[in-house]
Amino acid sequence: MTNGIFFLRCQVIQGDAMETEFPKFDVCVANIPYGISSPLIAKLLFGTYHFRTATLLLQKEFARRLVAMPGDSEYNRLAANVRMVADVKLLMDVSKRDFVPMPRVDSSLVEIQPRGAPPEVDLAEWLGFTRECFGQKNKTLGAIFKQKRKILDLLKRSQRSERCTSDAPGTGSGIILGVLDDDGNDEACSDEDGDSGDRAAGFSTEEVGAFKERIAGALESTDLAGKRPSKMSNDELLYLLRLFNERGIWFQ
Ligand SMILES: C[S@@+](CC[C@H](N)C(=O)[O-])C[C@H]1O[C@@H](n2cnc3c(N)ncnc32)[C@H](O)[C@@H]1O
Repeated sequence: MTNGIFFLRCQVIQGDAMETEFPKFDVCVANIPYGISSPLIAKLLFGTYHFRTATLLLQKEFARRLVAMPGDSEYNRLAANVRMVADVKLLMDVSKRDFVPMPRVDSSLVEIQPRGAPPEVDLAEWLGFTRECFGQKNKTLGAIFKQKRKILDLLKRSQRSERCTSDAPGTGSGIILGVLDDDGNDEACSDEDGDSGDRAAGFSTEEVGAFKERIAGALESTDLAGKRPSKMSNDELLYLLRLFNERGIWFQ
């Protein structure tokens, strides 16, 4: 700094933020287009970058979902996944009236600080698990994991995972970009396919029954079956994921 003038080493890169490889950085400060909030945060947090802090201006409602805690009505998959790897803080709201021309939405400034140590979980597995849990976040875990279609889908994935145990878990940004998309509504998932559904999926009724027992066993071994994902801490979810994995139930 000299006489009030300071010099920044600055490199201007013109490009799509989602397509462009960022150079090494320590601090990110950005007024981003709100349409890429979710994939950009995924790129920053689940890609290959190592940075100290990111301060982002986000749409107010998105920011509220990002900082939500278990039990809050806005708590969701985005918040759970981001909290697995970072601390998130709401710094301030910024009214749309503070901009010229005035946009349609209010904004909030949020600070995201990645944790130093990587989480003690395979991220691809965690992300697959939270997708299942938060797709129906207000149902009990017991109800979510009793659904026939879900059981068949998990059986398929678990068999594939067992076949591919030598593969490195995929946590590169390529597979990660869609992972923070918010949970949907509590979609209905019917239980109606009978034995013919098992056979159509390539499994015998006995195979499906045994796998269903394994899932139920994991849930019954804790008091978590009656809990709803929207009210669960990451520690509780992680505990359940480990129980599932120990029983050969895989989510990626
Ligand atoms: C919210 S405005 C912020 C503009 C500027 N940073 C400012 O503070 O006045 C977001 C800007 O990002 C640009 N943009 C939109 N999509 C983008 C993308 N995928 N990659 C990079 N920039 C993008 C828009 O054209 C717009 O100029």
